[in-house]
Amino acid sequence: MPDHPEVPPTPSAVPAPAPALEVRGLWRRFGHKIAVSGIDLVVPAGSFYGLVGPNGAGKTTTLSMATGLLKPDFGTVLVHGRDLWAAPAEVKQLLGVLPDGVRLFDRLTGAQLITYAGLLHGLDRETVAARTADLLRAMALEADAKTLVVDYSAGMTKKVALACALVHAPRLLVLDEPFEAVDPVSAANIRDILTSYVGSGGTVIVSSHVMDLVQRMCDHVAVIAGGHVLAAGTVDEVRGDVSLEERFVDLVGGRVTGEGLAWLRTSSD
Ligand SMILES: Nc1ncnc2c1ncn2[C@@H]1O[C@H](COP(=O)(O)OP(=O)(O)OP(=O)(O)O)[C@@H](O)[C@H]1O
Repeated sequence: MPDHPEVPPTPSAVPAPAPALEVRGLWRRFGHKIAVSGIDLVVPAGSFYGLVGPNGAGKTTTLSMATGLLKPDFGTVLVHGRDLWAAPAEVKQLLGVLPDGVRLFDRLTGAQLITYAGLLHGLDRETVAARTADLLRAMALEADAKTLVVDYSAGMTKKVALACALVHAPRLLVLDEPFEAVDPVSAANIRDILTSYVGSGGTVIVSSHVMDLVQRMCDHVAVIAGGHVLAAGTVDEVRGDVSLEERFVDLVGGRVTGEGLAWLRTSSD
């Protein structure tokens, strides 16, 4: 018998992993327009997280602040427990970002663009070459590796942008409207890639103005409208929130126009 038998740690002694993303009290105005006011989000590590809301809800503003593309007027952003604005270079290595309407260097070929993104992240040439080949294969872009990006379709452009976001093996992938203008075959390809990325331990956040799309893919969702979070939780919790539509109508002062409530309703029932 040893003098001091090893005591297994109690569950409370094991710290819970930090969320992949935690934003608190984010505010941002453009001139007189308050785009988002007091956004709180907690995205669990390993989740497939959807951010859904109608046009103008504040999704892009929120994700731009969460990824360092836009400075908040107020609020904090933690990525895997690290403060984005205190250590931006360190946090950017953890993050892969596909911004809405991203503009790529489209006079490069697909292979050159992914290589360039990898080198910008400080990877060595050997690693970049191996990852570029893997990503071109996963994105079904091998045959067009030497085609200029300017000649790519919308779906191919999204996929090569996604490859650039993945080349440095980030822990958190943030995608603003990744399925906008993408054909069904490319959309299925992107969905498969994201699902396998989450399966291998990564965290994905996708924004969309289509609830149906988000709830088919994601395990967690936040509903955002008028610059506020209206609901957040697992997909089942948010779908079971019977007063959500009513709160949305209250928020917009009863004026439900344009896309109305179509973005929130689902066709999968
Ligand atoms: N650069 C800007 N200048 C002025 N107003 C802006 C700017 N960016 C966003 N806004 C305003 O802030 C609000 C939120 O916009 P945001 O783009 O974040 O919404 P969204 O949910 O991403 O919308 P969409 O689905 O249409 O892209 C909108 O009223 C928008 O007009």
